[in-house]
Amino acid sequence: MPMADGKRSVAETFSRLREQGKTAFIPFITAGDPDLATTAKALKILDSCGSDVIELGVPYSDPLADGPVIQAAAYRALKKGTTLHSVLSMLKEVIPELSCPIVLFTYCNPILKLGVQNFMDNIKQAGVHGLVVPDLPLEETTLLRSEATLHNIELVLLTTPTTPTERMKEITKASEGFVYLVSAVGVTGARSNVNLRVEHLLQEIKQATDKPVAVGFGISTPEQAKQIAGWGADGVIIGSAIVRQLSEAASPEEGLKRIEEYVKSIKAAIP
Ligand SMILES: O=P(O)(O)OC[C@@H](O)[C@@H](O)c1c[nH]c2ccccc12
Repeated sequence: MPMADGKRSVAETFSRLREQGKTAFIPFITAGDPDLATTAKALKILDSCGSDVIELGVPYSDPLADGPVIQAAAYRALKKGTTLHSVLSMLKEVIPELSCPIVLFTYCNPILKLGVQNFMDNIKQAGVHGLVVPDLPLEETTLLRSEATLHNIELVLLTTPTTPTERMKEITKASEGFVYLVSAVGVTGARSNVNLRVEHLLQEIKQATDKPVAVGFGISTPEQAKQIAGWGADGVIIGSAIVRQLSEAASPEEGLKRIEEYVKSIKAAIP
């Protein structure tokens, strides 16, 4: 059932795609790079090019899980004065115009700074549906869970190739919206080959849960996206490769055009 705002939740988005035999495409961009007006336009383009869920990263000064591309994007965004508050004001305007749900991506610190309840109040008011916090260990999720549930925010948890099986099972049990399978050890950023263990990891997770599983980290080409969809992933997440389209362009306009072309090439490769 659609939520109060008339939009599908992340979980509902995935179940609908599953009925249609489709793989979700989930782009990630950093808010405020090169500025929030461009981010607003990028969100609309990503949405109209058929993104199923969009991950929006709140720029943070110490992004320990991020590689050079997203680190640099966060640095530029912070230098422009982007704050959680300004990101949420932008989202409040833009989300009503989007058809896909937004998952906000932030490290722990900004949440704790604002206070968990306040944070959830604010993101809910901005129209956000889901939340990914990469530096939040499973044991600490209880800290966010009750407020997230109260505010109808889906808390997406991550599992990695080095997560022990028993822990992976706990993570899949607690994850909402989908399970984020981090495909490689290390930091975000394009890699030349997809980790072949992902196929096996996907099978393992799928034996443990019926929840949708989306794979991210290091994916950049249509071939890689297709390979992962072929292994049975319910979604493919791409961040650095999209952030790079914006940062390598001579102007924001050109960057937006490049994003559009890039996303179309990925969409054409996955079922
Ligand atoms: O950039 P990549 O390699 O395509 O990876 C996905 C990604 O950017 C996004 O999900 C992400 C951005 N920062 C992260 C930190 C941890 C886990 C995931 C992320």
